[in-house]
Amino acid sequence: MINDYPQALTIAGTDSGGGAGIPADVKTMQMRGVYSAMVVVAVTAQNTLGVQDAFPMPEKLIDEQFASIASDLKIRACKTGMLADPIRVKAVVRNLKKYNLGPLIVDPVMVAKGGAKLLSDDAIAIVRNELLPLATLITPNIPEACELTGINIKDKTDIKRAAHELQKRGAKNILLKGGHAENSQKADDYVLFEDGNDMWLTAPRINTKNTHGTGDTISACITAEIAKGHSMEQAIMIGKTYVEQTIKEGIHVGHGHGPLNHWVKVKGDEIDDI
Ligand SMILES: Nc1ncnc2c1ncn2[C@@H]1O[C@H](COP(=O)(O)OP(=O)(O)O)[C@@H](O)[C@H]1O
Ligand SMILES: Cc1ncc(COP(=O)(O)OP(=O)(O)O)c(N)n1
Repeated sequence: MINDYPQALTIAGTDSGGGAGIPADVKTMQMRGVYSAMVVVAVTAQNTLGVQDAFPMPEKLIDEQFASIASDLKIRACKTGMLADPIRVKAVVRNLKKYNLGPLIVDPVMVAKGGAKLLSDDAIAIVRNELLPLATLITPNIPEACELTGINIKDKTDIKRAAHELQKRGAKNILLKGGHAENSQKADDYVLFEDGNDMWLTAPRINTKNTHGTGDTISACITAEIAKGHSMEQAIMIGKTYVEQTIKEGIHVGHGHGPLNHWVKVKGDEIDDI
């Protein structure tokens, strides 16, 4: 018997420690029942203690990876993660315009947990002006939303304002993640849909330092669920439940901010017939 799994694509950086970036995306998509392909934009030497080094891929090799994938696979949804610098962001934008790779989920990764920059300052405006308008969904954390909108986010009113500003700038749907609101007992995320409807995804804050790769995991899960044919709302809700479980049922790896447990199942998976 030959099985037919939906195919999705991650366009991002590697993490040698396996917790974030492309490894987190691939593990998440695999666990969500989706075949994953990848465009490697940058390679990082990284572990749970931080990023030790990073090297961007040559532009030509980025173009070639897109061409290889587009000429052979049938990608139903794609996501971006670490894009490094202006040359790489422009290369990714160019290729996203050239090929039909399905709905685009933009995780505007800027800074790793330990403080290392994964996107140079001079690339932020290019993400804002050229990548964001292509996004079916953008998934910034609070500091990323501040950078992209210029709004100094202090409370839930500011979060809503920033989400509306991102929509005005061209992203269709917004998931503004609240993981960085560290003085809160909650890990609440705000969602603004294309049609103007909105909702809060509420969750208790789990007391753990093992949250390496949370942003990658939720955006990869949403990408996988979209590739499977779920609606944006369903995909986001599954993404939130999945990331919460991966944090809650943690695993022991490394000596710093450990990775998530991508093996978890979420309620309803057994009856998911899409
Ligand atoms: N300690 C935590 N407990 C529960 N959920 C969390 C925790 N930290 C992050 N999350 C959730 O993980 C997802 C990723 O959020 P965030 O950490 O803000 O993104 P990023 O990894 O891009 O910085 C969000 O749904 C957020 O609410
Ligand atoms: C190669 C690479 N890509 C992305 C990240 C950031 O991942 P994120 O999910 O935001 O997790 P933390 O770095 O905040 O733990 C990364 N570190 N490396």
